[in-house]
Amino acid sequence: MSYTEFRITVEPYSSDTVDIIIAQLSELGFESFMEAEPELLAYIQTNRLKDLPSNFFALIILPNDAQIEVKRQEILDKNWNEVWESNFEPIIVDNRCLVRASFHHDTPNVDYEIVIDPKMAFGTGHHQTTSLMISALLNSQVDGLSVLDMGCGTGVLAILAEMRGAKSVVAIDNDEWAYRNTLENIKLNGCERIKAFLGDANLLKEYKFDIILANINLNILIADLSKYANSLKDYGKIFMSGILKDDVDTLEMEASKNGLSPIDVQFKDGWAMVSFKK
Ligand SMILES: C[S@@+](CC[C@H](N)C(=O)[O-])C[C@H]1O[C@@H](n2cnc3c(N)ncnc32)[C@H](O)[C@@H]1O
Repeated sequence: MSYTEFRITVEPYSSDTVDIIIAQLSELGFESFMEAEPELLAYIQTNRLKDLPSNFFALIILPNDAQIEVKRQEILDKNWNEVWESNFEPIIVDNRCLVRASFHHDTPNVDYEIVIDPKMAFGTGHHQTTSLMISALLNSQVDGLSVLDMGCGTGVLAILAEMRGAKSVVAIDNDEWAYRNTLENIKLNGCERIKAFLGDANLLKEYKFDIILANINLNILIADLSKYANSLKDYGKIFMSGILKDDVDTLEMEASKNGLSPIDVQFKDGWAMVSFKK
């Protein structure tokens, strides 16, 4: 599988503008992003590019004063490791959860230490939405509960759920690379209660969970909400992110049609995480 990297120079560079670009590229199917001011690096599987309009960068809506310049290059499997190794710094969420790669040493002692070798999969804790979801898990009762991590990426949330005492964890991603990466990271962290699957919400059928985590994007969340709600036990909780602050009302409206009421909303740099109960 080969990926294409787009190096997007953002002028003037600001995290708000970068978030606006990331949100639009995510909707188009871009899967991984790295911020390297003044550039944003965006990655997509090369074979998915044919499904996009040829001038898709020209269609991106930017704040009035912002401009972008884009360069592209193909990243072959063999040099992908170098790309992420030079860009991935350890991160600590809420002073309690460290997410690091296996090549990071001398890291601080915290309650939870997750080792992620992300390669091409999303979920290192650097993205605001992952960090919001980690924070939500740290602040929730997870011990003894069944957890679904839908759109697991690197598996970081599933791994934290097991570390927080979940009785069973199911991790699902529809991207083969993410699924394989989750399997690797499950092994790296010695997790035994996570079962990973390649697929989407159609796998859920009649399975029921106490907690559902879904950090994907607004369109997918809305499309699959009824399946998530159906797979949530009575009084269960669902945490959703991958949405911008302005999308919260839309998501809450769709959730209420599926019998879910909001219990909390958290924001980070324009991104949002909303939790609901059944
Ligand atoms: C934003 S990433 C989140 C990864 C990780 N859970 C985190 O919080 O960092 C979204 C993930 O959802 C996956 N995904 C996208 N659409 C999906 C779908 N319909 N069903 C399952 N997974 C999906 C993508 O492949 C990607 O790995």
